[in-house]
Amino acid sequence: MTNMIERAGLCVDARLAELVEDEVLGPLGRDAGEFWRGFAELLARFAPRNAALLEKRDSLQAQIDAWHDERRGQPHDAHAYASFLEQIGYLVPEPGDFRIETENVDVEIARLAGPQLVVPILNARFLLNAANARWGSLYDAFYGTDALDAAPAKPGGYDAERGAAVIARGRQFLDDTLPLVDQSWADLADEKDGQLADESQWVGHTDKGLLFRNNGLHIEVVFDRDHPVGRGDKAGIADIVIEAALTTIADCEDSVAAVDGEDKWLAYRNWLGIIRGDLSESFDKGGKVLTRTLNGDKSYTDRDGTTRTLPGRSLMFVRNVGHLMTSPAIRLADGSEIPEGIMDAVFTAAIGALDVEGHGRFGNSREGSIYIVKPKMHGPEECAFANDLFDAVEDLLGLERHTIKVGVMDEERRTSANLAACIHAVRNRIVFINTGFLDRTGDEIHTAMRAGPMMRKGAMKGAQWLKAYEARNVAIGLRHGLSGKAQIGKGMWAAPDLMGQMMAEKIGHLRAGANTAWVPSPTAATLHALHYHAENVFEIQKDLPEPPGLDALLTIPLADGANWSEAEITEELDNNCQGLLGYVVRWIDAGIGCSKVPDIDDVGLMEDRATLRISSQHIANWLMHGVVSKDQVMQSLMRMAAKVDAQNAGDPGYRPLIGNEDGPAFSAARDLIFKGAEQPSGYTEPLLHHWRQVAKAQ
Ligand SMILES: CC(=O)SCCNC(=O)CCNC(=O)[C@H](O)C(C)(C)COP(=O)(O)OP(=O)(O)OC[C@H]1O[C@@H](n2cnc3c(N)ncnc32)[C@H](O)[C@@H]1OP(=O)(O)O
Ligand SMILES: O=CC(=O)O
Ligand SMILES: [Mg+2]
Repeated sequence: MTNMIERAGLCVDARLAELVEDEVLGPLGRDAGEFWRGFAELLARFAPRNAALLEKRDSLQAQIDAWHDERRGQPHDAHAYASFLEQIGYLVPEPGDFRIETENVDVEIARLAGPQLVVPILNARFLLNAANARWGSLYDAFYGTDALDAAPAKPGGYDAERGAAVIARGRQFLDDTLPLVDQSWADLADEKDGQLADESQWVGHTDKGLLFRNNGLHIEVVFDRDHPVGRGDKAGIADIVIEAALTTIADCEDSVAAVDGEDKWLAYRNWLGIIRGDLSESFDKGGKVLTRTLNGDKSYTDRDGTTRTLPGRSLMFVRNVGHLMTSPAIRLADGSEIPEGIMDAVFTAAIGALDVEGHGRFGNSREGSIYIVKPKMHGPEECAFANDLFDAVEDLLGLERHTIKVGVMDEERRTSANLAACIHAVRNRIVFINTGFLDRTGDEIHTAMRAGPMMRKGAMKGAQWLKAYEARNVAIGLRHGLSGKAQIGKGMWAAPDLMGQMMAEKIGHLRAGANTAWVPSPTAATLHALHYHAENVFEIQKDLPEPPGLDALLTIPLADGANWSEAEITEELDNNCQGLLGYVVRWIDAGIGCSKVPDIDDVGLMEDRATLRISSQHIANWLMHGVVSKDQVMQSLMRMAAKVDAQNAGDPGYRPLIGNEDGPAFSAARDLIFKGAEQPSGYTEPLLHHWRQVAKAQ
């Protein structure tokens, strides 16, 4: 049972109160009574405004729905549509010429280009791994993935043949990135051999080898003849360790299942552990108990013999939830739940203040900033709300104005369509825009739900709106001065096992002008880092083509004229149902918010709430327009439930879907589809939270 206590008229989960009072406010020297009184006042100011913004979303959606209903069967009139969106206030006037004014931004965000890792905050083991993913072994990344073009490793220990292929690929990277005068890295006899073509790339010595820099990113070539790999290597090179995840986002949002005070406590406790620098986790790996903690900095000796350090950990952001959900962790006097986004802002910033005021063992921001990612905002008014909220949180915590920085996810259609105004609303604290194309696709489908059946999910990648969205995001970001001050980021690589394909495709993000892009794992961060050695993003940004106009962005991805066969329809439906069930069952029954779920071709895909939003909205859309019937959907759900059960058969804690069709997991899956069209913006949170709470209560 949750123990709730009273604080300034609020009813607060006791563990949350204890955490913030004893471990945050105490060390910060802030008065707890004052904090709670200020928090209650802040809620009185911001909760009603939050509710009004959600009502506006609903009202705009209802008008768009009616517009499509009135025109059913008629060809889409893009011109009339755009005028209509303007008239209802969905499109707002451009803010004119301005440049962002953010100050005190760490170099990893402002001036460097490199991978951004995302990690579910509830998983301390992963979270530590992510924070430590600033440096990654290139040899491990090649050996363990299909990014290496060589035969797979033979089972039974180290495969020397694959190892040789890894070493050759590593040498190729060094030759491409740190070329030598008239020599290949493959020819070196030892660490004293060879001369860099560009001497300025040489940075210094570490205890293990030599340190270099290219495009601002460091590379450590480890020389060690006592190491099993170094022993057999001509030059004694044991590994190539590269700077990988420059920044990491600890995610309180779409990759976690946090539905009550207990879950939120864990999220904040883990964030506290990262900021304070004392997070640790023990776990069993391969029969051995390992304890993972945060890595220290990397020291080296420079040319002049001076000892210096480089950050050993990724610069950390925390992603708060959006404006939609409320949380039972804190209730107002009338018993109503408080907006979860407001709670996240206050708690994560309060914890962040420990870093600003020097209470962390290692330190996160060297510029005294707290980095918060704000997802799922719809348009400039909602960005202005976040800006004002952060002002109020700074006042509550006694922090200087604009200490809290914001990363704006461009992942809702109203934000993409009014992006300049959104940036303007947070121009003093913005540190990134990022194309969250997964949520954005879900919102694209939901917004035009009633316009007609949507194209197949796979075809969305080539849709006109998506190309316009990606190109416009970069162009608008550059126009308003983000380069050199803030990140222009691109979205997630959602196929964690397809690293070869990632290496071929994700370089496209840099060529499109992005100085960071999301990866799902530390290994993916290490590999994606190679792209930033191959391309200089800041040069690319100087010469990008004009982006498409607003009309292209507003093109609805209807499946106009598509005449799918029954087999194609079944394939689409089954694929959506399988991803949906495979994800939902773990969310509801096990509280796991991000999973790798095999798709119809058995490729493991990263599924989170955003991908669930797409699949549930897609099925709901096809149902609404009669492409599939309710019976067909139910049959597909049953077929795919059996498949998902088989995929999870090895998990002793797993509760099968078949035989538990009335259980919370299957019920959630059914609701997400059959009640999908009526969910606010097509979001999955309300139903997931409800059914997870039911499952937790059982
Ligand atoms: C649309 C959006 O919002 S995208 C943003 C949300 N998505 C995410 O945050 C993705 C996070 N990624 C993940 O959760 C996982 O990588 C998954 C679920 C996608 C895939 O997991 P799996 O491949 O099954 O990983 P698995 O459980 O085998 O772990 C393998 C190792 O990689 C590590 N790892 C995997 N992902 C991450 C990560 N994101 N951060 C840190 N470490 C990670 C694990 O710690 C583990 O190492 P360990 O055993 O030494 O601890
Ligand atoms: O948050 C990211 C997305 O793609 O959605
Ligand atoms: Mg998202």
